[in-house]
Amino acid sequence: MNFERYPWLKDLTTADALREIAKARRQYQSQGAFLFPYFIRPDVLEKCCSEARAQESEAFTTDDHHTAYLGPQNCNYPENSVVNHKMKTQVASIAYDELPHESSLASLYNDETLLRLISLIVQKELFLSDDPLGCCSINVFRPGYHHSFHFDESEFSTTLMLQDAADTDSGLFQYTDPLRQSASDPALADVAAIVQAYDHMNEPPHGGFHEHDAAHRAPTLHTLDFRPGTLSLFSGSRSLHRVTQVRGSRSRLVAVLTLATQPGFRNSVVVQKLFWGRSVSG
Ligand SMILES: O=C(O)CCC(=O)C(=O)O
Ligand SMILES: [Fe+2]
Repeated sequence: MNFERYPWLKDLTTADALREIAKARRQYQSQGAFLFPYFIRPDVLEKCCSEARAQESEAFTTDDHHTAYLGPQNCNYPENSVVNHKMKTQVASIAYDELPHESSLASLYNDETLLRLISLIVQKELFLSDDPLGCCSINVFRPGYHHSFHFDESEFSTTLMLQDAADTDSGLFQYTDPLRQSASDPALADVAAIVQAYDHMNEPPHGGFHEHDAAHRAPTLHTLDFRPGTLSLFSGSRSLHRVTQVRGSRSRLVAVLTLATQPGFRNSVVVQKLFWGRSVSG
C-alpha cells in the first residue's frame, strides 16, 4: 500500500482515518463508486503487472451472451423485454492458483488493512473468499474484448487497475448512479433506456424494447477515472455498468479482490467453469 500518499492507512483508528473513511462511505453510497488513486506504490504496481503479463496468455476466455441481470430467460416478461435481451461479452481471467508463489497481488489481497478498510467503508463485517480460483483473480481484456452492460451478483466489488488499454479511449469502465436498492427491483425503464442509448455492440430487439418509452431519459453514463494503480470500490449490484471494447496493442488487466459477507465463501462450480474453464474444490 502507498503509505506516502495515504499515511492514515497505517492506523485505521485515528481521527484522520475515520474522517477519510466517512468521506469514502458517503461517496460510495451516493455515487456507487469510490476511488483510491495510486493505492499501491509504483514498484509494487510494476511487480503485479509483470506477474499478470507472464500469465495472461494462459488465461481462460469466457465468450458468452448474458442479460443485464445475468439471469436465465424469464417467461414472465415478453421476448422483447430488456430482461430477456442477451448481449455479448468476451473476457479472460487469470485464476488465483495461476499467480506465482510469492505474488505481490496475493500479498495485497491477504493484507488485513485492506480487508478492514473496505469493511469500514461498506459498514459490514467482511471475509476473504475461500475460492481457490476466484478469491483474487485478474480480468484480461485482450484487444477486441468487451463486457456488456450488467449488474453484478455480488453487492460490491474491489478492483485494482494494473494496466489500461493502449488506446485510452477504449476499455473504459462506464456506470450509472445506483439505479436500484435491491436485486428484486429491476429498474426496467432505466435499464432499457441505457441499453437503447449506449449499446452499439448488440442488436436491439426488432421494433425496440418492450419497456422503451421515448419520454424516459436515459440515466447519465459516467466513465470511471480508472488508471493503473487505482483501487476502486464499486457497488455493482446497484449500478448498471460495462467495459467498452479494448483497442490497441495491449490487454487491459484488472485485478478483482473478492471480499465476502460470510466466512468460507466459494464460487459455485458453474461460475468457476464459466470464468476459469475448470472447477477446483480446494
Ligand atoms: O474489469 C473490470 O473493470 C470489471 C468488469 C466487471 O464488471 C465484472 O467483472 O463484473
Ligand atoms: Fe461487473
